[in-house]
Amino acid sequence: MTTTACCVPSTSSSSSSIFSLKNGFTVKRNSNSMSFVGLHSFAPKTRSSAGLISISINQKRPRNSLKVKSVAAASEAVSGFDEMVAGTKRRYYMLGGKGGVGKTSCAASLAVKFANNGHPTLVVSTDPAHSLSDSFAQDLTGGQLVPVEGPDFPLFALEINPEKAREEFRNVTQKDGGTGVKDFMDGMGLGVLVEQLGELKLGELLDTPPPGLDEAIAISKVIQFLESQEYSMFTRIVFDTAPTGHTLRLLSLPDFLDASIGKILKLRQKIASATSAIKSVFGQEQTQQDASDKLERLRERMIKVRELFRDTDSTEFVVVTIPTVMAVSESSRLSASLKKENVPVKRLIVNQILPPSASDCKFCAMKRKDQMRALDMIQSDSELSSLMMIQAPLVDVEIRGVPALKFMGDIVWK
Ligand SMILES: Nc1ncnc2c1ncn2[C@@H]1O[C@H](COP(=O)(O)OP(=O)(O)OP(=O)(O)O)[C@@H](O)[C@H]1O
Repeated sequence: MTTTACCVPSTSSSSSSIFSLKNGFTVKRNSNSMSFVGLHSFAPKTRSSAGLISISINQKRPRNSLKVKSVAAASEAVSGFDEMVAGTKRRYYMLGGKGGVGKTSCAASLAVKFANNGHPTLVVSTDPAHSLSDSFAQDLTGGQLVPVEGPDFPLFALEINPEKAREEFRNVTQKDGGTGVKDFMDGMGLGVLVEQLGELKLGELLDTPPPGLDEAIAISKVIQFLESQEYSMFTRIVFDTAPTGHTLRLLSLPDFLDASIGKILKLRQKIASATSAIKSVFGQEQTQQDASDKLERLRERMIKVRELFRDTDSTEFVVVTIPTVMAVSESSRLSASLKKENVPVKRLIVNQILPPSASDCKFCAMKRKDQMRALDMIQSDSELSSLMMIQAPLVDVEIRGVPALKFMGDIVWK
């Protein structure tokens, strides 16, 4: 494989064809390699006058080296995409990591690749600060399923809109002192919890959006994915998750709710037995039973979601990072937390790696040294060293639009 970048003139093949992409860059293809050619943002004077770079990926590379020894071997890693794409049973992929490392680009490119490989695919953003629309260069806002134009097979996107939901929550609490809250939470399948909190005179808890509401909304969507006909066609669901803290809360919420429901049920039983005589006089016995049944059902759903997050056959969390000490440290903590939660983690994407070069400018040489240090850190990190490492090169243009995502997908997901 040859990869050329910043300081090295681009190489080209004699028998090649050029494809123009949107966003002003082109892909050059020949029998052995594909080159991505773009306008270089900080090209030194030694380069061609147009400032073009080319990143070539040799497609004849054997697919067996999973761990990368050095930056020079950057693009030798493979992701095991064959295994990810195999079978029509639904699988969930969650991509997460520190802010700005390329989670959305990696998630969107994976979704495009799944769709182009015959999977009806849904890509969902649970990040309150969505960037799916920006990444696809299409308007995907609105909190609804939106078809993405471009891929061969159906690809839909969904930006879960917690800010809108939070706003609605505030409105309903202000308007009717609480009853609207139940309707609102009902919409998320969590109304029964509010009912119970109300009965237990914990109404003041409902005056402000509860912590973790964003995650509760995301969980309610996951329940819909599991149960609703609308989502049954999708065989791959890719999550572009929020930065680390949010995501960990999301993954631990079903446990938390399960435990809370358990406590509420116990408390209810105590109250119910103390007041059953009075209640039976007023004919409320049946209502009590209905509420308990509903709580039990909600609890079962939470257990289903919790199991889904931990099911190695259907779910995988892919950690995305960049080669800096700070990002690697956070990824290590994330990976440890995921393991503690028993969430399956197999792959680590190290994004934005400087492609190998025969001669570096001073800036690139320094940057490369830094990246080497971070890569070494991964190799010796007890949490990260066992993961399958996928290295993705830094390219010199923004990854925006389906053609660019397809290009990125072909680099990352091999
Ligand atoms: N390999 C890459 N080469 C060049 N640019 C990249 C690469 N990966 C991502 N980017 C760019 O980095 C920026 C941030 O990427 P992205 O939005 O995917 O990150 P993120 O982790 O989802 O961010 P956030 O945490 O803010 O949601 C975007 O402008 C994207 O085009």
